[in-house]
Amino acid sequence: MPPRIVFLDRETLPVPVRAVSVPHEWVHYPQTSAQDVVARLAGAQVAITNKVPLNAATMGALPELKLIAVAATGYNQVDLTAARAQGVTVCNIRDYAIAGVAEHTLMLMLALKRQLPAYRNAVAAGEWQRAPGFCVFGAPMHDLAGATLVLVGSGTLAKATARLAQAFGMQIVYAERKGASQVRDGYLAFDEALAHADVLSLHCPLTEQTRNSIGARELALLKPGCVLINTARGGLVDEPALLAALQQGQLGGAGLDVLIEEPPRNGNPLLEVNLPNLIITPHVAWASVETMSVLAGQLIDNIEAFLRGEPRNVVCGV
Ligand SMILES: NC(=O)c1ccc[n+]([C@@H]2O[C@H](COP(=O)([O-])OP(=O)(O)OC[C@H]3O[C@@H](n4cnc5c(N)ncnc54)[C@H](O)[C@@H]3O)[C@@H](O)[C@H]2O)c1
Ligand SMILES: O=C(O)[C@H](O)CO
Repeated sequence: MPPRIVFLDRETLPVPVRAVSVPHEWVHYPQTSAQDVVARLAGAQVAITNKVPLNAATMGALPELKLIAVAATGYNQVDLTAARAQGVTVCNIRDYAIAGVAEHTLMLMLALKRQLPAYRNAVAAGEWQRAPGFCVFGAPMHDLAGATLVLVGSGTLAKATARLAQAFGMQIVYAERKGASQVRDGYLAFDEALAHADVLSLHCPLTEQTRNSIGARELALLKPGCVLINTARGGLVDEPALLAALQQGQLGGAGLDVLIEEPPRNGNPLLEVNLPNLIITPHVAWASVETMSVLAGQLIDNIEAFLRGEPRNVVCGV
């Protein structure tokens, strides 16, 4: 019997995906809700998920499942402990969003440091037309050149962001893991790094160690006017604490590509406030056509490699 491959949320990858090159049965669904996962994966050897959660109860009901091919770098939607216990291999996509996420991160930094939303709003409101002089002075604008960028995480996307930021003349500091007993060469202790930041950008996975790692205490360590960028996962940041820091003027701004709940069907206070120094994009840092196409190719490479007995990009194996 050829392996059955089921893509649970095909709609989340709106680019062509080439066919797997060995005999197989392919089924895809635009989206899959939690209550439909088990029925749709029944008899499947390979499950593809971008953001559909796969938990212990689901895997326990799917004895034939052998591979979860995550169509993303972040795999926080998959219960790895359960996968290990069930003998299910999990693989992910790596190094695909070097241009996409780094450019998006720099875009958010530039827009916030140069007050793009505030000046755009001023022009739209007719302030330039009424101005006494040739330009309009409003919110104070700052250059990236000479500013310090602190990175949490030092993997592919942190380094790609660092390369672009260096081209803008920024100083780069890598933060050691929060709570680490040793500080590696080339890093500053977490709290010390935060205190140096003109821009703090998050590029680590969401795990039980990193969840809520930027809360009220950490936001208070930042210099007044510091800008926070999160293109990693919403759960890294305590959202009520972030909102309070923005409303109290403690932060210079925030650029978020991710929220704790996605899509935010139950609302989110960050989406309700209309602050010019808060820019929220709907988890699209990776979504340039070029970047998504690299992901699509690697997804099939991963599945083909697993089917010929040479699993790659393994996050958790058997
Ligand atoms: N918004 C988007 O479109 C988008 C796209 C791709 C990836 N992402 C997110 O970005 C994250 C980073 O991607 P990447 O390709 O750089 O991954 P990566 O695996 O190359 O790097 C992750 C880095 O995080 C570090 N890390 C792990 N645990 C940590 C901890 N407790 N504290 C601090 N650092 C820790 C690792 O050591 C590593 O340096 C992904 O996990 C994913 O959640 C978002
Ligand atoms: O982790 C990733 O690769 C992004 O969130 C896109 O799914």
